[in-house]
Amino acid sequence: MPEMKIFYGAVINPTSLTSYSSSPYCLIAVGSSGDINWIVNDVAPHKLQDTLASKGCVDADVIALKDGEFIIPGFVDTHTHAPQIPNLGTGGQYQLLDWLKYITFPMEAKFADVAFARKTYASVVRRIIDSGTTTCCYYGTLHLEATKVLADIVHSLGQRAFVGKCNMNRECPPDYIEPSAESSVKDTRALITHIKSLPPHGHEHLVQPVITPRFAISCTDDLLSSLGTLAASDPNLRIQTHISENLGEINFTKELFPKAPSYAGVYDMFGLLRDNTILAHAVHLGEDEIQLIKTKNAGISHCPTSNFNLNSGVAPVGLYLDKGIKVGLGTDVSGGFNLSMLNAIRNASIAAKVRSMQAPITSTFSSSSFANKPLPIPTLLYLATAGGAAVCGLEKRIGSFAAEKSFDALFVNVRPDAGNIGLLGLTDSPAVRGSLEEKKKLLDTWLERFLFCGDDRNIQCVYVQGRLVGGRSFHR
Ligand SMILES: Nc1nc2[nH]cnc2c(=O)[nH]1
Ligand SMILES: [Zn+2]
Repeated sequence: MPEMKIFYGAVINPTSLTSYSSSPYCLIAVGSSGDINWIVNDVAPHKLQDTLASKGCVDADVIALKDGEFIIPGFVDTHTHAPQIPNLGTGGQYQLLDWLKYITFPMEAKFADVAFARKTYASVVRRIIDSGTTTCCYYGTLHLEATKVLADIVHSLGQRAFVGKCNMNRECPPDYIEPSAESSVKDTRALITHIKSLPPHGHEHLVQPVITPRFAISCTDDLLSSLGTLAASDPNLRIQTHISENLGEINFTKELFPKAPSYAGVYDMFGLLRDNTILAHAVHLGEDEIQLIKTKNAGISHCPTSNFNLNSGVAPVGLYLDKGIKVGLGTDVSGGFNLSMLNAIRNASIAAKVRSMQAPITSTFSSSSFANKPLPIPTLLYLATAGGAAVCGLEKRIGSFAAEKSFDALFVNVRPDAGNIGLLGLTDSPAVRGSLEEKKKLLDTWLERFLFCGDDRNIQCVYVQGRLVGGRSFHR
């Protein structure tokens, strides 16, 4: 088996919304396709050769992780805007509609210049990969050429992604608006053709197109209707959009679509609400909308950093989880001021605590599993990985480790040599030499501290489909 890679070390693997498995001694074999061939947990060092022999891998080269390192599935960012990275950290004084007008649209308009797009997107995608995002749902701008460039760069850097060109033919500035529904759909079709023509990485098309009506406000009925027709022609095409983020936005949407029963109802009316629709924000949904989203099995991208930063509100994510709605996390740059999913995880934790603090005392003791309660660590990890995978319709391929899934993974280093002061001293624990149970407990601590105090310095390797594509040890 020439091109098989066998990794041996500590692995944390999400198993459900409330649990992960952890093994200090895990063996993972990854085939030349980048898919996982087999996994064996808890292979103590003295059992290593026997276990390899039982798998027909006598004398195989094993890549052993060092002490203070562990593997987790790569992060899935279910919602971000690549052209907004140059604005990171600005505009927090505005709420959504003014923020779009004064901060966001002027920046996005610059991507009419393809050379500017090429230079910007190359560094944007590199930074996002190195921050540990192995799968990313990207919004480009309205420009066809610039968005093709974004898809080309994602493809050449080896990230898994959905790339969409924004559809927006009304309520936008004169220099940043599409001239008609027809041209918007024509360019969308051209982008889809372009992305589908990119060569696969082995047996896998890592980059896929996604239909991207920016939000209901920016699309005429004609445009939404044509996008619905386009979506109907290919049930596999993902759809991404914004929903119910801000009260001013919701009121304006109702004015523009007086016949629709609700904001979610607008998308539904045009055939855009289905099981592979990714709805960003969902801060202020009504009960009927929550029911509609559940019935359609659409997914929600929870973007807590952005919801705080643009003063939008705190989404009731626990309620959605209780209802069985699919939820993932999104950075929503630059509504969110940080491109790392670690930051989205931290703010998802804080957002859940804010809701629990504001909830009536009685509801804190209710029988709900998640609503009005803080989110436990396994839940946060799940949302950032397997939850996001389900929102993207990729749950069979990524989000956790299992035979036949792709090896999309992060090698995390929590040793002091990572240079991250927040994690210093972790490996000094006597538990390093303790029992299996003690080692598992130490792994829990490593994970929690990485999620809350870690950064790019701790991300040693980023693998997508079995290929090393980023991280500190990646030579570029
Ligand atoms: N956060 C956010 N919300 C939006 N709604 C429409 N466009 C956007 C955007 O770019 N960011
Ligand atoms: Zn957004």
